[in-house]
Amino acid sequence: MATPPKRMCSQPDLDSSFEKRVKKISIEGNIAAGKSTFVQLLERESEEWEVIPEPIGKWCNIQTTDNEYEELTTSQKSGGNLLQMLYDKPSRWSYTFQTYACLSRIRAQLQPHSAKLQQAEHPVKFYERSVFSDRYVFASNLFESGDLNETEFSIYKDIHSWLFSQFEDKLELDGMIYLRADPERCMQRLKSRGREEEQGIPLEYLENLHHKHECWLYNRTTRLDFEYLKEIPILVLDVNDDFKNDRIKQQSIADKVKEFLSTL
Ligand SMILES: Nc1ncnc2c1ncn2[C@@H]1O[C@H](COP(=O)(O)OP(=O)(O)OP(=O)(O)O)[C@@H](O)[C@H]1O
Ligand SMILES: Nc1nc(=O)c2ncn([C@H]3C[C@H](O)[C@@H](CO)O3)c2[nH]1
Repeated sequence: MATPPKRMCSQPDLDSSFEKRVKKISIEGNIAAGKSTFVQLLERESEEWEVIPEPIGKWCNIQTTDNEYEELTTSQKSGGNLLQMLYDKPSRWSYTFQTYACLSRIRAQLQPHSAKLQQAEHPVKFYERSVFSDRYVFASNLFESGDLNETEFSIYKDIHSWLFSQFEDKLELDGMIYLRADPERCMQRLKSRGREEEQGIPLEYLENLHHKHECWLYNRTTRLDFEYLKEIPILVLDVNDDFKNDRIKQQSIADKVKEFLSTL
């Protein structure tokens, strides 16, 4: 007996109306500017706010299933730590890293909304970075430093644009928050956090990334390939000051975020 065709279980109208109601905000900023610290603060602020962290765990622990070869591959020697491989040998691993970062960010952004969020009256989802930081900050910088060659950068951009076009309605953001910190301050925080893979990063790399962020999110002079990004509202917050142990500063930051959300 032929099996009947599978029925669609989703409720498109309900899904799309909820999808439109969720405000989607990305948190942008240099390495160790304080994004994770900032989103922890946001998570405590409202039950209706949810955070999607950067998928760094995936980049530091790539799973391999292939035991066919006796000799260890570079990836196995690094224990499948793509972030380590990138920082050890950027000219070899930048292309792999950028395409994987792009894929894993899109995947993270396509995860279904949690039950808690679906019950919220004013749901807000904050993403630690976005597919756009990937392209306009990191990949662009690696191209300028020569670690991505022209062919690699072109293929990466082609993949990026195509993937974005396929999932556009789910990937579009309503706003961005730029956590602005001096590269020297980021270096100080990077050292004090002590993530092993990052300890060889020179100040110059953070200065270059800072410049990329400034052109894109502060001066808004970066040439963008996505129309809606040119007009997207951006809240710029100076995070040079220590707000980690200061309730008053934390409240002031949370108020600025609330005010920003109310304008979207
Ligand atoms: N405003 C702040 N004042 C003082 N220390 C801070 C502040 N924000 C973050 N830190 C500290 O700086 C370090 C880096 O912060 P955090 O991990 O939040 O950065 P990040 O932007 O998420 O980094 P990454 O780009 O690697 O994801 C941590 O040790 C954190 O405790
Ligand atoms: N090359 C490159 N491309 C990215 O898209 C990207 N996103 C994050 N990172 C690095 C910064 C921190 O070390 C660490 C955690 O943010 O990962 C990236 N590096």
